[in-house]
Amino acid sequence: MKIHYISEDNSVLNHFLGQIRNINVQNDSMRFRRNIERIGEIMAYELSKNLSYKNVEIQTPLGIKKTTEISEDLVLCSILRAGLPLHNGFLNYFDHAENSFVSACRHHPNNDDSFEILVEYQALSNLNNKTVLLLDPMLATGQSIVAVHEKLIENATPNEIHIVVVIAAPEGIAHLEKHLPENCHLWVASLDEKLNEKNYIVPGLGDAGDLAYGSKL
Ligand SMILES: O=P(O)(O)OC[C@H]1O[C@H](OP(=O)(O)OP(=O)(O)O)[C@H](O)[C@@H]1O
Ligand SMILES: O=c1cc[nH]c(=O)[nH]1
Ligand SMILES: [Mg+2]
Repeated sequence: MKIHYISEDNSVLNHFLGQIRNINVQNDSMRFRRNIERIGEIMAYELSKNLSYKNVEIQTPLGIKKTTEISEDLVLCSILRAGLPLHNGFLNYFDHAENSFVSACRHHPNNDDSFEILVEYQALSNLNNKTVLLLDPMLATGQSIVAVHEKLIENATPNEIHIVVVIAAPEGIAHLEKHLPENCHLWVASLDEKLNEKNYIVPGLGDAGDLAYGSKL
């Protein structure tokens, strides 16, 4: 798995990352969603440099311009709920992509901090021979991404899978490196320190799904 870190230089991306983390700003859920969307737009642009292109000729009112266009068939696949604003950001730029959605949630069968991942809902387009962009803002233990990846390849063979996360913990990256095949790329906007005892990312931002859409029962 090839890993791409995109926020190493100073850029406006750091403003958006700062706002989704900041306890004095992040509770404005409309701003939180829009910031994740804006980060998605920046990540989509960076990722687009890694895709394959074909030569095309564009007819302008005054002549013909030779340029290039993406030649891969893209599918955006987001993990519910927190993946939705990131999905919107990617779709703003890759507006020709197909769309898929999968749910993943932590289930605590023992009523303690141990959990398993339930993947209960999926609405998938045809992924065969496609480039799949798997979108989720948070990579904590990595178990959600690995469980969703298993579902995606159960009945389909994508060419490549680009996993896109905003904030990643080292433990999650190690888990993906152990369990995902060579045709997977990982894109990370910000690498954090570690997980806490509840498997939340530190310093992280808290619960991305709750910040975007409110707390759940
Ligand atoms: O790497 P992991 O340890 O699997 O954790 C990361 C997952 O946790 C969050 O979702 P959550 O379960 O909070 O669902 P939500 O989006 O509905 O809030 C996040 O959006 C990831 O899907
Ligand atoms: O830190 C974390 C870990 C899992 N899910 C989140 O939303 N945040
Ligand atoms: Mg959540």
